[in-house]
Amino acid sequence: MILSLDQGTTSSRAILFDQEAGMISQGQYEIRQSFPYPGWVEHDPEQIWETQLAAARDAIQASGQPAAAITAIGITNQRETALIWEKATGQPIYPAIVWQDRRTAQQCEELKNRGLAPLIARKTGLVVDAYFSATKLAWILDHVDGARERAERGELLGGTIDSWLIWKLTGGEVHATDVTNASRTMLFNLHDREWDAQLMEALRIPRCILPEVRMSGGEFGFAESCWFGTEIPIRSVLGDQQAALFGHTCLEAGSAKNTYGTGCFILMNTGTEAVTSSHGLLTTVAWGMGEELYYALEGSVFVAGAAVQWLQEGLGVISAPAGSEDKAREVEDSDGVVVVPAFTGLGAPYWDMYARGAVFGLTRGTTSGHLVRATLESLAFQSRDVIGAMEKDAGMPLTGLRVDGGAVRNDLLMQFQADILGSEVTRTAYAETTALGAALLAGLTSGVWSREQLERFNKAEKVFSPLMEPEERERRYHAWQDAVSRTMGWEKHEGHR
Ligand SMILES: Nc1ncnc2c1ncn2[C@@H]1O[C@H](COP(=O)(O)OP(=O)(O)O)[C@@H](O)[C@H]1O
Ligand SMILES: O=P(O)(O)OC[C@H](O)CO
Repeated sequence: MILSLDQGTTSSRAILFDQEAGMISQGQYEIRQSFPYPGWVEHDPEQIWETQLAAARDAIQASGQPAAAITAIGITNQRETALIWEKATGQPIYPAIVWQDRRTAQQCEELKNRGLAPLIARKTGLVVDAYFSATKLAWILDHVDGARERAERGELLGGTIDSWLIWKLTGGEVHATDVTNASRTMLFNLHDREWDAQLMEALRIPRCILPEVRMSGGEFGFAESCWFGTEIPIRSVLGDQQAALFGHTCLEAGSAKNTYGTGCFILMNTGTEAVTSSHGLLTTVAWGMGEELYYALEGSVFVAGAAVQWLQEGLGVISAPAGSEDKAREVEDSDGVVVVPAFTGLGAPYWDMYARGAVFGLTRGTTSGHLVRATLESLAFQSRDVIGAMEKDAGMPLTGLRVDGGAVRNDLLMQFQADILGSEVTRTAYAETTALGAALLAGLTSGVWSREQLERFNKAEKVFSPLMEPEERERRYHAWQDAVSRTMGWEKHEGHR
């Protein structure tokens, strides 16, 4: 058996997989979200650890098998979220600052004003943004009494959630992270494959608080026997979006996955080449295996499933997200209605924080069915925007899209996604793709299965093939792009709000 620990933004999950990568049992606990001030988001590191441990114990107990039957542990986690703890006691000195937290936006503006953005982009593949870990770590060092001095004296350790879990599991033996998590900090040099001295200095992060960077499939020590009654080796660690890419077995360059949750996270494998984006996408490490690093291009859509929630909570035209499909089927098509859900601006490839949402093409005949249908279509249009940018950056066409996340249960949306992309969309039978990815990599690293075997673990539940005529596709997509261009810069105009 392989034990996968999936520490996400809203919950800690643990899943046990058998020899055929089938799920045996699972455990799950929600974690508390704290919003102390507008734009701030924090998690309690102790609660993260306790819920993760409890979830793992629940999964083992529910399996009816002894922990000794577990060959390896794989860890996957919410990325970028950062924390600092005391080396001697293991006490966190401040809550974990979550990836969504915007408190360091000003520090990021200053980095840009100092002209550091091109250097950071070249070295790390990232845009300068409060999303990433570095400014969060610096914020803790600057705002907790004495923290900077203590860090310089070597009394503190820091890192992302994976390094916290590894440190706890190994009883303080191992302070390590993997290349995927490191690549989300804004401190990791993608080309030298190590923490970058110039960036650590510019961002004021002492080297001694940072974990050692290891390959995603590798040795991360042993979970101590006090936790599960026996020692278990930790053999894979990777960020959750990368784990989903691996879980979809997008192992070849050109393969891509899209996770349709609140937002959409799209990653395309670009092989052993770190492709630099000219369209505002991020370059990130997909995983490190053996001696090799594999890279991905990543783009996010801010508002995806959240637009469906808006239909329910804001407009009241559906009573639950699942009802959006039936509602949309009440009409034959969107009848020229285009919804641009730029509620918080637009991400890749537009990057316009002043854009705001709009509905176009309303007529006297427009019904709530048309609005719902057009809103669902906006998830697919936005995904095509990102995927189109990826194809241009990577210089290779998409070889099919694998999908997961809450909204993929919507057949109408999936069919429209295939139609508007002009390529197949594959929904896999197994919903927990993230946990599966960490398990597959742990199993691969510990010799449970081979690279060739992995492919067969990812069974397609349904493949959506494009049915739309190419001319129609381009006409519809053109209308979408036209609509987007009309939403841009809205908030900048005086008197518009
Ligand atoms: N049948 C559906 N059709 C469209 N959207 C859906 C459907 N079911 C769920 N969603 C959307 O999916 C999102 C939840 O997916 P999930 O993967 O759990 O998200 P997250 O991990 O971001 O919390 C919600 O925003 C919801 O509106
Ligand atoms: O925990 P999730 O699934 O919301 O994913 C969070 C991402 O890793 C943030 O970059």
